[in-house]
Amino acid sequence: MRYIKTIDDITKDGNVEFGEGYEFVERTEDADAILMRSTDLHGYELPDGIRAIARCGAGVNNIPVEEYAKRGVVVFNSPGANANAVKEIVIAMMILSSRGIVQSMEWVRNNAGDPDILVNAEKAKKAFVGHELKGKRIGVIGLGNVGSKVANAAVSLGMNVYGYDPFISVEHAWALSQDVQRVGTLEDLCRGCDYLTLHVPSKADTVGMISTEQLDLLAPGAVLVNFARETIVDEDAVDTALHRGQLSWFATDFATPKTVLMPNTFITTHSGAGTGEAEANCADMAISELKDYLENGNIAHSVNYPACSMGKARAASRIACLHANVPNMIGQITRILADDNANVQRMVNESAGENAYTMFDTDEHLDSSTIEALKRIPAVYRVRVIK
Ligand SMILES: NC(=O)C1=CN([C@@H]2O[C@H](COP(=O)(O)OP(=O)(O)OC[C@H]3O[C@@H](n4cnc5c(N)ncnc54)[C@H](O)[C@@H]3O)[C@@H](O)[C@H]2O)C=CC1
Ligand SMILES: O=C(O)C(=O)COP(=O)(O)O
Repeated sequence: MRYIKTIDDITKDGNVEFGEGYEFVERTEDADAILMRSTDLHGYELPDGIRAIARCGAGVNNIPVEEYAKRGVVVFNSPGANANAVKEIVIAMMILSSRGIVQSMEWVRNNAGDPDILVNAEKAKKAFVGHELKGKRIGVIGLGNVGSKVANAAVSLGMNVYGYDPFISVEHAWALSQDVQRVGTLEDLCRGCDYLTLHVPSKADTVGMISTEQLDLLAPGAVLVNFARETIVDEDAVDTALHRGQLSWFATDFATPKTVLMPNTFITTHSGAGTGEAEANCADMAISELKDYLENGNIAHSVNYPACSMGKARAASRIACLHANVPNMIGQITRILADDNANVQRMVNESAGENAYTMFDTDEHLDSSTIEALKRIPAVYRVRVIK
């Protein structure tokens, strides 16, 4: 039996299925792995028994991924699984910021008792005249799973679309409409934009990336949409730009003590991924990642360890070593296996950044003294006897 601790409501209806051989536990101390969403794990006391964490969703700034890597904990996310949901709400925010829809609905609600409301609405409506997205210039920062979809949707709405992403993946570059014009600098992207939308992760080079300098380059009265993370924008600069009219609207998914006091805002409850479809997609992907890791040692979509697969564990024994990406690891591991006279059927070694993963199948079970010797290799963080 394997034990899973869930943190956060993974789906609205509470449906989360791991299937046979798995049980949910209340206490993290009793779990092998964690399935979670947005809870902040910085400062969380993670028990040593936890081998893996799957974040149902994209952003992992709520998880100390490098610290966990050094403890031999593999962190997964579910790339792309909620991207369509975010794309749709971002487009909705752009339309809300352009058409006086909310204000017009408010007028109707406030005049509900007027017997001549139908006639008076005809007079009131000029206050809610907006403008169309078609023909406007939009800048998209970050052309990953969400940004590439937003950019393509904006193209299909007839907008002039500019994208900025110095680290774009080949996969996302392929997925991008040819009508999206790629720009080499953040400043060139911002210049003259009527809409600016943010789709980058929160990390050292993106925190505060939208500040006065960037906002001043936008077209006067531009709309800023932030469904990425609250940290990406300098909130004081946004507040000033709204007061000055440099920004006409700020649509954000993050209700911070500062954003809630700003004028001309549409603020949602971190609901970008809030659809049944996105929740189900994220949960499905995260659960299958966890199961393949716990049962076979395979890693897909980890944010702190390399991808690695040897298929189903069919040999007598499968061992995985999580270790630092330093020289001579394979040499040290194979020397210990040779001392045990172990016959290795297959072995893979992959690395990503500071961390690496070595997994092998052997014809027979290894002695416990061999496992202990593997654990004693200085740069080894964890050894898992998968089978
Ligand atoms: N509001 C919500 O509910 C949701 C918010 N998000 C947020 O949106 C972010 C993006 O999500 P995805 O598109 O799924 O992630 P992704 O990883 O597919 O795409 C992120 C893109 O940002 C680019 N990037 C990284 N650093 C950059 C920089 N300095 N300048 C420009 N581009 C840079 C990367 O190259 C990548 O293409 C997530 O990290 C998360 O913070 C994601 C999903 C739901
Ligand atoms: O996927 C992301 O990065 C999100 O921000 C979604 O967060 P959530 O899972 O809805 O709490």
